[in-house]
Amino acid sequence: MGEVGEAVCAGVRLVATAAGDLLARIETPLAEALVSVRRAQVLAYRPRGCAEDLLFIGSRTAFRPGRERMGGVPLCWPWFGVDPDGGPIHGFARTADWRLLDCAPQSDGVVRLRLVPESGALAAWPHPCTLLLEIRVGATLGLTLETRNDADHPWTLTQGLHTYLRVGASDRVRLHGLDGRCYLDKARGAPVAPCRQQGPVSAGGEEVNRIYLDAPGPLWLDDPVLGRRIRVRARGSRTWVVWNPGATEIHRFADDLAPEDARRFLCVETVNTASETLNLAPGAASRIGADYQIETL
Ligand SMILES: O=P(O)(O)OC[C@H]1O[C@H](O)[C@H](O)[C@@H](O)[C@@H]1O
Repeated sequence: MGEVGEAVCAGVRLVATAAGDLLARIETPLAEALVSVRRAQVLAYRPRGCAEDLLFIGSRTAFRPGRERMGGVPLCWPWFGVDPDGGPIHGFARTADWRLLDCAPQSDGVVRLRLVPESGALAAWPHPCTLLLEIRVGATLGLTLETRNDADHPWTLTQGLHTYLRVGASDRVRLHGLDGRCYLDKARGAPVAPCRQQGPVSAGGEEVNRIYLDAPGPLWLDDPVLGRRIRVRARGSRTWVVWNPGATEIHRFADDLAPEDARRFLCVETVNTASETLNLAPGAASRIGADYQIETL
């Protein structure tokens, strides 16, 4: 839908990049945002009056064929994390080509975009299905990923919104809402037995890589350096992943992240994985979503 450079609906303009991406620039009375249409990836979101973006983008990352940028909100689908059958980590939706289905101004100054994979983009997945990402840009950012099983048999799905929240300094922020919750520690060398969170989550120089189970949220991230609180509400999910490579593991991501980037983000990921693996019956649909709001501290 829409020609490049054209305002496809009020407040939304498409821009083609030299590297082959198609960007949607969104400006509403309430907020501005930037979306990579090709990768169905929100890259930036800033409510009016906020000095800093909600999202972090790796300082070395770039759009490349068959790759997503490291930052913003990459989609993890149709599996989250390592595929036991040897497929790419976090699935292939984030590296597939997508297109804009439609966009429409809603009430209260919200703009809604809907993105779908290009035809054939899901060919690596043997189960017929329909996938759709809805992005709502207003005083909050709302994302919903919908999957419908169009096959005549059930299949298993894990998925996630791998959100890179921008922070002033990762060792100064505190993530609340997970106190007392059980987590699986995926950091290198961590104990295999589940752990229980005590107090808020913080990220120092070491890798943090945890799957929190059965935690309905909402979560809130207090950032004294940027003077703000980010609230995250999940829909259709009670599992969260909190990830930061820390100074110890950042070198593994050198194509996309500079060493100092480890202090500039905390991934707070809304996911269905582990104990929340979904079994989709024929004709059934799954929706996972998250809403992000910035408040002044
Ligand atoms: O480098 P990526 O494939 O984007 O993955 C980055 C990270 O994503 C998640 O948060 C996982 O828990 C980590 O184990 C992984 O390293």
